[in-house]
Amino acid sequence: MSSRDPPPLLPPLDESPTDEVSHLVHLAPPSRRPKKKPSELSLASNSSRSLTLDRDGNPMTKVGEVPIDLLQSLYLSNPTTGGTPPSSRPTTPAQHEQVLQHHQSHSLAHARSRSADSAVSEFAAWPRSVVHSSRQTFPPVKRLAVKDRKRILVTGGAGFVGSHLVDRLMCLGHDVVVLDNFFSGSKLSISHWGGHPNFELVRADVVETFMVEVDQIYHLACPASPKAYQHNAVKTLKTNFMGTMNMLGLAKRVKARFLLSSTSEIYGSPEEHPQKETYWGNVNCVGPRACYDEGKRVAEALTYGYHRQDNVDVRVARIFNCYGPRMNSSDGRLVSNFIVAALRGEDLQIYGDGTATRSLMFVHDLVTGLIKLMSSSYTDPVNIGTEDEATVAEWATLIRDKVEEMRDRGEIALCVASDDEDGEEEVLGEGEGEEEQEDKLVLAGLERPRGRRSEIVYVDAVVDDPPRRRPDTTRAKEVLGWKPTYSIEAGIEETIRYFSAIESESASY
Ligand SMILES: O=C(O)[C@H]1O[C@H](OP(=O)(O)OP(=O)(O)OC[C@H]2O[C@@H](n3ccc(=O)[nH]c3=O)[C@H](O)[C@@H]2O)[C@H](O)[C@@H](O)[C@@H]1O
Repeated sequence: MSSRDPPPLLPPLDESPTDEVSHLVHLAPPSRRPKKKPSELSLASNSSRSLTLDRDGNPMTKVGEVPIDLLQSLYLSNPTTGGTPPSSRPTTPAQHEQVLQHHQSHSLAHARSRSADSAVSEFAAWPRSVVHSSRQTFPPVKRLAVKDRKRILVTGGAGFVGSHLVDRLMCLGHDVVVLDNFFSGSKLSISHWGGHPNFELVRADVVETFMVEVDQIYHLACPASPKAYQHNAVKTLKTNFMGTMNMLGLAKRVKARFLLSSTSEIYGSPEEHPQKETYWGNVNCVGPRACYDEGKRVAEALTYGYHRQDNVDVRVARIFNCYGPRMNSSDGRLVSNFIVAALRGEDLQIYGDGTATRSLMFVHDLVTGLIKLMSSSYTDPVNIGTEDEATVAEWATLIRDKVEEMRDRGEIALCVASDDEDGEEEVLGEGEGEEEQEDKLVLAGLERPRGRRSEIVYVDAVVDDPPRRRPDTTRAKEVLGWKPTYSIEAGIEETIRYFSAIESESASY
């Protein structure tokens, strides 16, 4: 294992792109916001949240039809992440009341007063109505006419992508049934919908048959991180074959439209670059990744078998590397591993020489693409991804630098050291010398040197790691009118904020 900094593959800021690989990864120069004193930081405070800018540099107010503030409040306000909308964690009764009002549902079952000045009020503007449940704190959902309201099954709905899809479908006013076995998903990701009249959660495994009357099935169930899907290769294969067959059988029986979440991994180690949907792939069918790659390939084959033979109405999304809040800190993927390591001041480990490329996409863009595909009449496979291709070494540098930049701006806490006598969390931060910080860490019983600069180190390569990956997204643009909207900076910053909140929260226990 060697320890050295990666070659400077990122082009200097503001310089025009020159080569094929690093042409799209540009970070805006650090903003000149005033630094916050450590005492002003709260764990997952949204008060320091910056505007979310799209790829043209314009502030985003909605994702799909849903207010961006509302979506963000579903993960940065989650009790497990310690934050609360609209600003910081409430400490006084008045603040508690404000937070309660923010979350009170506008649905038929949950009355609340209107707040005139937020995007949420426009989204959920209908009169007070009867309260049928003691639960008072649902996020607002749109009221749809019965003819527009769909009954939708989301398999894997408690997973990383699934939970964001469920949020969007719920906010849009649909009836959602989540089926999950919680192998890699988490109840906490969707707990904010528990008890809502439009929402049902079923603990079940797609390898068993399951019956429900629905109009649409989003079939996402399957561990997605290489570490998770290789953990039990046979189960991954069963999930992809038997699970997909069961859900297609259900779609056939209840005449539901069926969407398969497939993957760029079906292209394997691609000989065509970028990858078009017409490319047949180059997969090692006996390697350690085969359980997932071949599993998804057979899932696609099944999907088109049911389509041709039984007229099942199908959609296939080939998803390219997606990241965002609610990724599991320990699931082993590039973005989560690098962010968590940088926040902890640990080394970022690159498997191999760092020249493999990936094109990363923020999860909200993916969800928009999935919903557009489901709503379209297009039945052939569609790549959903960005063309933001960079090497793993470049992503590591970018993520580490971004974590440091956000810390310098006072947007994320350096570390939670201890609770003082009146129960207030104390945050280590700028202005404190390294020694002072180390002392506090020792006092707090935290052995990790969380304030130190992370190194980027190189370790052994993993077997069959695809050397490059970039989607050709012409089809998504043409048939769905879809293109990614999140800038790299906005997506990475939001994900860092999320993991920072998670880390702070776990350090405070
Ligand atoms: O999204 C996709 O298209 C597919 O590919 C990913 O698989 P992979 O690209 O290997 O994802 P990561 O585990 O995030 O790895 C990306 C690259 O970073 C490298 N990496 C990852 C983590 C790390 O700590 N260090 C490191 O160098 C990997 O070796 C690989 O070259 C996902 O895990 C799949 O679920 C998904 O279907």
